[in-house]
Amino acid sequence: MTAQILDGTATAAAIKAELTQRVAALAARGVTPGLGTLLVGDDPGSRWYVAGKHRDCAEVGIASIQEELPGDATQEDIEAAVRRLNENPACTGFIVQLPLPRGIDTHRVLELIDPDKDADGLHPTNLGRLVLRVNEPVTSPLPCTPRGIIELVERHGVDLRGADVVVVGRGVTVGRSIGLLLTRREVNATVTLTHTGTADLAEHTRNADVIVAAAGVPGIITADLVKPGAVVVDVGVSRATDPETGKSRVVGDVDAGVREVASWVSPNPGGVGPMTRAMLLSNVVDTAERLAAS
Ligand SMILES: Nc1nc(=O)c2c([nH]1)NC[C@@H]1CN(c3ccc(C(=O)N[C@@H](CCC(=O)O)C(=O)O)cc3)C=[N+]21
Repeated sequence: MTAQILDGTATAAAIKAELTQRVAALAARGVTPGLGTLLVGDDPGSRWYVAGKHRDCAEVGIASIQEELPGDATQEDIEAAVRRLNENPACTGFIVQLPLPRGIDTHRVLELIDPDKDADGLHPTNLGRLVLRVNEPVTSPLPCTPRGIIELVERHGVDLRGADVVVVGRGVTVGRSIGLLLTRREVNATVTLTHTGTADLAEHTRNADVIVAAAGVPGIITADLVKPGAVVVDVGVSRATDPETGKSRVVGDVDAGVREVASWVSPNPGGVGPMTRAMLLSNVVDTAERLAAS
């Protein structure tokens, strides 16, 4: 048996089509959602990612507000730019592109973001709301990658309710935060968070209905770690040089052999990445809708 593919590119396109309609409905009420980005320095990779986010916005009708600062910007310069985005009424949600240059206190910058404009959903206030309001409807921005993973799986008809989920990797953007969503009453998954200090990784993953591989270790999830019929989501992003072409390419955490045992596998690229971007747009539209309703 070969696993079916959790197609992130197609699912993100479907979500963008839905968002286009919601943006049009907001426009009819005189509201235009706007995504702000703050890019510091001229790292080509970061510049490329930010450009991609603005292309996504243009596709669904979200306005773009771009702030750029040179690589030698001070803590004060960066904080002033965040305040400008907080105060700009055209900006209904924004992100500070990470990483920030060395020597900048990233936590201080991120904590300055207005939590109601936090398009990444990673502001301490919003993570705190998820912890404290576990049985209440969500009315705050959600972390994009965890939300994207859940949408990707559920939109392929896979039911996560009651599932045993093993998360590999304790990074803030995925490992630490996805359990906050999966253990809400409407999903009711049981979540195990594994990390580099886990004594026996295979013992956990072999019992999992769903594996979320977010370790950033190429190929760490091999077929012998996967229960037959399990769902495997590949979140890890490493770069490697292709020996044949000599070009740099994305390598995930999931070994190709897993496709012979799993029921569903997300490709990488083409899986979680496009979903993360779609959820960033969703957060901006959600926020604009809340604003329009208030
Ligand atoms: N404040 C902030 N928020 C972020 O969300 C954020 C950030 N900073 N800094 C950098 C990382 C990286 N990130 C990606 C999102 C989507 C793809 C993506 O769509 N990738 C494509 C292909 C990419 C390729 O082939 O290189 C895919 O997976 O199919 C990649 C990377 C968001 N980040």
